[in-house]
Amino acid sequence: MSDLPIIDLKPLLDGTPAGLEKVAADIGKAARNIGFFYVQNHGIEENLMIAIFAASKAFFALPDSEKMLLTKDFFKTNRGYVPMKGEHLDPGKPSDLKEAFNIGLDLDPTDPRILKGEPFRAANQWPNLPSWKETLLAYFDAVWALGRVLHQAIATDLGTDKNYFENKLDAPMATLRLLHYPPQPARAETGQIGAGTHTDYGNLTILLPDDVGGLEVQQRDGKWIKAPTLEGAFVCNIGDCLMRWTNDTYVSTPHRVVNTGGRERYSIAFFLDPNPDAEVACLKSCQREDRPALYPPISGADYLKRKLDASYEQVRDSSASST
Ligand SMILES: O=C(O)CCC(=O)C(=O)O
Ligand SMILES: [Fe+2]
Repeated sequence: MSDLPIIDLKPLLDGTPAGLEKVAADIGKAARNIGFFYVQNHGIEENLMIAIFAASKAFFALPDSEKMLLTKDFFKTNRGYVPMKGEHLDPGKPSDLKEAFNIGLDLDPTDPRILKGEPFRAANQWPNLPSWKETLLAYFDAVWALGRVLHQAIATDLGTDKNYFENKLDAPMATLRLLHYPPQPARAETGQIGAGTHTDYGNLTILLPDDVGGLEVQQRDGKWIKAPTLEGAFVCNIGDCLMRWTNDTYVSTPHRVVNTGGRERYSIAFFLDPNPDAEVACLKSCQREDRPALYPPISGADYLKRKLDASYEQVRDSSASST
């Protein structure tokens, strides 16, 4: 059992005003307190969840030489392969014991947004695996749609129009990220874990962990609690960008992955960041005379860029000096 709230999305997906209000209140409460919640009855088919794990395992089983072909321009595009220890979520600690593969919104290489050099617009990179691309894109579309519906509940809870976020999430800098964590060796570098303590950068993360467990969440009092896998459910959490948008009404909560179970661990994360040109500015309903906006407006792209630069800086610097 988990200490995190479990939210049934059926009333929201039924599309009734009462259902929207109910789920808005549930999500709002979780988002203000712990910043994490499970969602059940989310409407995403079990077959797709099985297929995405199969695709992930097939990819990470490829030889390193093949995976390394997909690292091109990673820092510029946030797409492709990140090798083992290629990322540092907690800059004070050793790099993460994991490898990852990212895709973003799927654009044709001739898309005008790429040709114009818009930030975070790029073509995805694909490994040579049968029906792999189709599975990833089907899963991307399903969790993106879920994220948009969840934002209707979020907007409702925040006292704004239920479609407030819709035109800020219709061409987003969303990232679908496959993650693979080897079992932590008994004698790992001191302090080295699967994913170092961090908060997520975007609006909302929709995570599908496998049954190995290992996700841990830090409560406001500093105590770490486990977020065990709940079969068929996603773990959702609020990211820094939505925290900023809500004037810190919602909380983006630190979390980490510790894979001490002695097994390979796989998880599928979907980070829903806003459109690059969306203005991330304090919602009117989240400011009052005695609580004015804490942060100036910023574009979605500038905000994400700042966050990613800080996360990769150390790794980039150390790989530049060691090779
Ligand atoms: O793999 C997980 O369970 C969580 C990963 C995570 O927190 C992240 O990549 O931001
Ligand atoms: Fe995270």
